[in-house]
Amino acid sequence: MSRLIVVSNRVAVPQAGGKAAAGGLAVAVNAALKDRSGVWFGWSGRITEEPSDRPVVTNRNRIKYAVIDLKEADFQEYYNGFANRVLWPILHYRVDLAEFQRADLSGYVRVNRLFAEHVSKIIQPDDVIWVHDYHMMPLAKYLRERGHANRIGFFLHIPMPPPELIAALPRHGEILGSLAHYDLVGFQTESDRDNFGRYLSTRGGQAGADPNIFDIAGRQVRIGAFPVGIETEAFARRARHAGRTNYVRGFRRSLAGRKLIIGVDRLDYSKGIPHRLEAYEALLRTSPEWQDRVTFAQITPKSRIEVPEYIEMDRFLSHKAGQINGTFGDVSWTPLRYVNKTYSRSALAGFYRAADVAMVTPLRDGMNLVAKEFAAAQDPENPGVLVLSQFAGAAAELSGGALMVNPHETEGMAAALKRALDMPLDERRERHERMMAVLLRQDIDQWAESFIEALMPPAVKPVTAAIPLPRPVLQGVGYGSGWHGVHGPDRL
Ligand SMILES: O=P(O)(O)OC[C@H]1O[C@H](O[C@H]2O[C@H](CO)[C@@H](O)[C@H](O)[C@H]2O)[C@H](O)[C@@H](O)[C@@H]1O
Ligand SMILES: O=c1ccn([C@@H]2O[C@H](COP(=O)(O)OP(=O)(O)O)[C@@H](O)[C@H]2O)c(=O)[nH]1
Repeated sequence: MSRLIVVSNRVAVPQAGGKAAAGGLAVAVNAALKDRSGVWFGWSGRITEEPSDRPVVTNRNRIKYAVIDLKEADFQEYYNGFANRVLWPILHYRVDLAEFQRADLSGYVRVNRLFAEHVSKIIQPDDVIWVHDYHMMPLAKYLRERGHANRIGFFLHIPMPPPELIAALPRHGEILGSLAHYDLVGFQTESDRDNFGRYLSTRGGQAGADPNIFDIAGRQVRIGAFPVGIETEAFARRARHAGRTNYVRGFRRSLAGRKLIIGVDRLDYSKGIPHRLEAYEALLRTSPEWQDRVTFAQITPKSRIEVPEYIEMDRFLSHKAGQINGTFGDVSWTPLRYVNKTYSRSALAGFYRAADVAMVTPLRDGMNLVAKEFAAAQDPENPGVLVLSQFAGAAAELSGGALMVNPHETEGMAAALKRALDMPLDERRERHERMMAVLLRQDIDQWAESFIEALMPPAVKPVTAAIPLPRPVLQGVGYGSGWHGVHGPDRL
C-alpha cells in the first residue's frame, strides 16, 4: 500500500504530556497525516555540531516522525539566512527587507540536498511525497536527480507575489524555477496560483487546454489553489468548553465589564501589528467615549529571535505598547495588554470566545489560521466580530462575514473597530453564520484530501490507511527559536 511522506522544516512530534513545538503549518500537516499511514520528515528544531547520519524516529499511530538535527552554520544560513531573510520577505512583498548573501543560498541548497539524501533512503516506489513551504522549494529537483519518479507535490503556505517582484530575488530561476520538478504545486489562494502561473510563463512554461497545467522543460506541472482550513467543529467544541472554565472566566472578570479586542500573531513584521496598534490609538483618541470601556489584548509570541528584522520589530512593539498605555492608561485601566507568551490552543480558543472583536490585520499573510479559529470559536448566539485585512489569504473565504480593512489606512481601521464594537446582535449573527458556513465546508480534512487527490495520478485511489487512526495529541503550539514553553492549560 502506498504511504504518504510529508517533508517540512518543522515537524510536530507528539510529545509526552501532549505538548508540541510547532506553528500553523504543523497543525495543518498533522491533519493531513491523520487517517493515513506515513512518515513525517523534517528538522528536530535542535542544533548540534555532530548531527547523527540517521534521523531520530518516533512511532505514533502508524505515523513515523523522523527528525534530524542541524549544524549551527546550516541553521544560520538556511533558516535564519536564506529562508527567513530572503524568501520570507520577498514572498511577503517586502523586497526592501531582503538581505541576500551567497553563503546563505549555499546553506539553503546544502540543507535541501541533505534532506533529499535522508528522504531518498526511505522512499518506496509507490510512496506519494508531499513537501511543505518555502524552506524546501528545490527538494523535488534533488530527489529527481537521485532517480525518484514518485508523485511529488509541494504546498506553499505563504504568499506568491507577481513575477515582477520575484525578479528581485537573485537566482530565482534556481529556486522558484525548481518548483517545476513537482507534479503539483499548491497555493493558498487563486491569486497566488495565478501569480505563479505567470511566473512559469516567463520561464517558457506553456499552458495547454487546462490553464493550470504547464509543460516546462519536458515535464508537466499542475498548479492549484488549496486554501488551508482548520478543524472547524473540533475547534468550536474546544472553545465552548474552554469558555466555561475558571481560567477563561478569570480572564474575562479581570476586564471588569469592559469590551475585549484580541490580536494573536507571531512577532513578525508581516502581521501588521504596529499598524493595528496605531488604529487602536486612533480609536481611543477620536472616540474618547471608548476610553476605559475597552481593553486590547495582543498575544504575540516571539519568533525567529535571531533575525535582525525580528529583533527590531520586538523593540519597536515594546516601545509602542508602553507609549499607548502611558498616553491613555489610568491607575485602574490598562488599555493595551501586550504579552509575549505562547498559549496553548485550548487557552486561545477560550480567549477568542471571550473576545468581542478580533483584529487580524496582516500586511500580507499566506492564510492566517487565527482568523479562522476566532470565527469558529464564537458563541453563535452572541458572536464577536472579525476585523480582517484584505491582504490575509483568509480574506478570500471570509470577506462575506468579516469587516474588511486595508491595514495601511489607520482611520479606516479605527472606524472598523468602532463599528465592530457597536455592531448590533442581528448583524453579528448574520456575519458569523456566513463565515461558519465556509469554515465547515472548507475545513482541514477537505484541504488535505483535495490536495492529495489532485496529486494522485488519474485512476489511482487516494493514499489511505486500512484502519482509521486516532488523531495524535497536539495541544500546545509554540514557535521554534522563539518558543519558551506554552502557557495556559492544555485541556481546559
Ligand atoms: O517555523 P517558524 O519559523 O517558527 O514559523 C511558524 C510558521 O509560520 C508560517 O506559517 C504559515 O502557514 C500557516 C498555515 O498554512 C499560514 O496560515 C500562515 O499564513 C503562514 O505564514 C510558515 O509558513 C511556516 O512554515 C512556519 O512553520
Ligand atoms: O500563543 C499562541 C499563538 C498562536 N498559536 C497558534 O499558531 C497558529 C498560527 O497560525 P497562523 O496561520 O495564524 O500564522 P503563522 O504563525 O503560522 O504565520 C494558530 O493555529 C494559533 O492558534 C498558538 O497555539 N499559541
